[in-house]
Amino acid sequence: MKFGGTSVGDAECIRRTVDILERYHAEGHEMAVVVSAMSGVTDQLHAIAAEAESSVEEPPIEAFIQAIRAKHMKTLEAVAPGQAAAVGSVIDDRLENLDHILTAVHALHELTRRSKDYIVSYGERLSALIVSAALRERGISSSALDGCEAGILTTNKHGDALVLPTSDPRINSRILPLLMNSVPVITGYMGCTPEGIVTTLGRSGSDYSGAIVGRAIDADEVWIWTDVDGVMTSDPRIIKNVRVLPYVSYREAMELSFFGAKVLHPKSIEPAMEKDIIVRVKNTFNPDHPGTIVRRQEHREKRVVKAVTHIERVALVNINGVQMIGRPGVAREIFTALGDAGINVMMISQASSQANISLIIDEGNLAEALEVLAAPVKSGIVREVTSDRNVVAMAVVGAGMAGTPGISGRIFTALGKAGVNVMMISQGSSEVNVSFVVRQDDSRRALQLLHDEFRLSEACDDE
Ligand SMILES: Nc1ncnc2c1ncn2[C@@H]1O[C@H](COP(=O)(O)OP(=O)(O)O)[C@@H](O)[C@H]1O
Ligand SMILES: N[C@@H](CC(=O)OP(=O)(O)O)C(=O)O
Repeated sequence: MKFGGTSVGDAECIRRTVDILERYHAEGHEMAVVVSAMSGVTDQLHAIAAEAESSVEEPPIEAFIQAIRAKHMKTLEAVAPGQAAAVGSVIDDRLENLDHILTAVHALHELTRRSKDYIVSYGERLSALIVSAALRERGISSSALDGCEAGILTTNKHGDALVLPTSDPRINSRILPLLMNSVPVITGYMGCTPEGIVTTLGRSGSDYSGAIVGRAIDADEVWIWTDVDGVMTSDPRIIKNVRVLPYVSYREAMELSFFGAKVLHPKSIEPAMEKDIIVRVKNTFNPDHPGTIVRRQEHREKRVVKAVTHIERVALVNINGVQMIGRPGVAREIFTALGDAGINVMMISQASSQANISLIIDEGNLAEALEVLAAPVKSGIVREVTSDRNVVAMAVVGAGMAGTPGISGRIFTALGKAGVNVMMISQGSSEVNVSFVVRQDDSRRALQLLHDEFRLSEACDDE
């Protein structure tokens, strides 16, 4: 069971989380728990690390440590008063360490990717201690383990590390024996390299940790506890009449999460899929709601389209030039340049004339992308590279779309009628999604429009 930041956000939330664990423990289930940092803490750690590096003045490290200490101690005292002294002193030791590291970052004015990972992993290292103490307070034996202690080994790609397959037997041998008579609480989001250097798995990476632990211990199911009732037909923060999807397939879940459904991390599906483990998305604040079941089987609704999602903070890159026509190796040159720079390409589309290739990348990578793409311009293969930041990528997702004619027609007719200009279109041959790019100003309207067009707020008879 993985509990997200909102599920451990304060004492009241942790009580609910522990209520849930107590209930399933009493029913005789064996559970390993993965927790995120208390909500907001990871962002604060990122911010103070950046400030420690760049600030010319004395950065507010002491004030930060005091604030983070107060938040965690107050929560600890509320959920595990009997252990406030013992666990509080572990928290103090960890914070003293964090203080030293932040001070060193400031002294050197240097924040390496390695030190940043070490710093931002503290959110989970503190929250896991508290959740574990709260379980013990209820009489359930529990210990807190960090990702490294749990056996999670990763690549050394700091900030976005991948878990190594060699982790599985390690996690299995460390966690499985604990399940018989306790409920271990493992920090999400972090692991370490085989050399023992702390890494993080990318923002929102605790879902990935949860799935990895589930795969390693051969769990029957992986439950992702969050603050909404399940995977919804669209982003509930934007679309008012969203509906919870009772079933989505692994493939659909991957597309949805990749295209912005924040409720699941894209990397969290594959580990479960490899062992056919069911993933359930459930609401900590409404635990009796059945939530969403994610499984291999495609559940084809009559209506075909299941969800519409969007991803912000992306940039459109257009690579133009007639010199590209009929010339082998142009795509290789472009993608090698981007790949070597570590730039992830989210969407690709090429005009049949071959005179244009359009890409969608993370907005944060745009400056570097333009820099590396200057080489093919210089060598004359490409005439010009233009870019646009004011765009949003969107996707219409549903396994039933495969082989069903007319879906694209409906999407683009609806958008066209409403005067929404489509700047780029892409569809993979799996036909599980149609993705496209619109102007930022049009994106919310477009999302609602498509949600209405496919009547996603209405339950399907075959659900
Ligand atoms: N299609 C979707 N279905 C459900 N939630 C979504 C979807 N798209 C975006 N979200 C957002 O994802 C949030 C849950 O993700 P996150 O904030 O990372 O939670 P946690 O802290 O539990 O990991 C929800 O509160 C919801 O606003
Ligand atoms: N705390 C980490 C990892 C995480 O998964 O958080 P959440 O479960 O709250 O999305 C982050 O903020 O990125």
